Amino acid sequence: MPRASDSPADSGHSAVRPVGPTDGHSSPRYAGLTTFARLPRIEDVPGHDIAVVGVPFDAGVTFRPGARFGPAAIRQASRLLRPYNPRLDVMPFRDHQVVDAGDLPCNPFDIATASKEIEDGAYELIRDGAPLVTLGGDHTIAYPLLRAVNRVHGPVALVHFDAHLDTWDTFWDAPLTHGTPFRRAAEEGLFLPGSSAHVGIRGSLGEPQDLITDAELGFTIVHCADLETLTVREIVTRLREQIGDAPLYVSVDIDVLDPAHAPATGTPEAGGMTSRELLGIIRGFQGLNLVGADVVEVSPAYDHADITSIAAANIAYEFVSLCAR
Ligand SMILES: N=C(N)NCCCC(=O)O
Ligand SMILES: [Zn+2]
Ligand SMILES: [Zn+2]
Repeated sequence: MPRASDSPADSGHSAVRPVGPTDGHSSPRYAGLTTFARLPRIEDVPGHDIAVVGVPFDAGVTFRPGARFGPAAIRQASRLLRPYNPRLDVMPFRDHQVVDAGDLPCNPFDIATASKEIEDGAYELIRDGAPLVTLGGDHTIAYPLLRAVNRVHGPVALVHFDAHLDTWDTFWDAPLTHGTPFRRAAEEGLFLPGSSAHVGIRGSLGEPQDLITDAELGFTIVHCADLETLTVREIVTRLREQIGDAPLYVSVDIDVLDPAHAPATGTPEAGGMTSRELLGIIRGFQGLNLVGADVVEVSPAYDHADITSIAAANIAYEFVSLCAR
């Protein structure tokens, strides 16, 4: 897939400009086919600089199912996103060809097969260096996504927003589930120990050893309770020092938010972050080398007034904005 920035538009000629979202003033925002932010589909433009893709997979969950419907719900909730991001002062859709790459095919019955399909499908979208924003799907998918990113960029600094560690070994003897993607990733050296962090951890654990094992894998933790004493700005400073100039991958499990801000998720935990705190920390990554990001675990059947899908759509928008130069 050629990058759109290889086109004359990038070199100052006006022959080929990015195709942006359908204009909400000529076609009402609620009308027409549903793509992320009403962007063009990948097949409608000659190349892309940034891709948004869905992964409708939820065979890895331990509790409530339904995240397979996350991509469709997030796209629907993204219709109100506008071209200008004032907090970051960027117009990502004007300056880059951003596309909706549709949903990756993934086997709903065989996790190992699905993982390979997700890895290969993601790799095709990023092989020329374009950043990828993925709409999940359950958290299992972070493992094949990290494998794809490693094929292009090598090991990444990983910032993982979640109520849960997701570094457990197995569930019911299954090695690849939504509670184990970062254990499998650690075993393969997919992220840089010491440069990687969990943010928003809270809730009950199986045993004290869970935290010890997790630290041995190379993660530091910003616990959700740390937000009682640390400001968003201080957390950003701490994370940026760890990340440095390494390629960065950000994975957001929507259950990092309090159930009041994100009720529609499979394993909700009380006492979570606000969407304002989460968006604030993510915006604090502006200028870093973001190569990929996901927002996962939206299970729309448990939603009310699209609260969760709207949060996820706005998180994905911030990711696209961070990729804008
Ligand atoms: N990745 C998410 N959302 N949850 C993992 C929870 C694993 C458990 O059931 O204990
Ligand atoms: Zn979680
Ligand atoms: Zn998770």
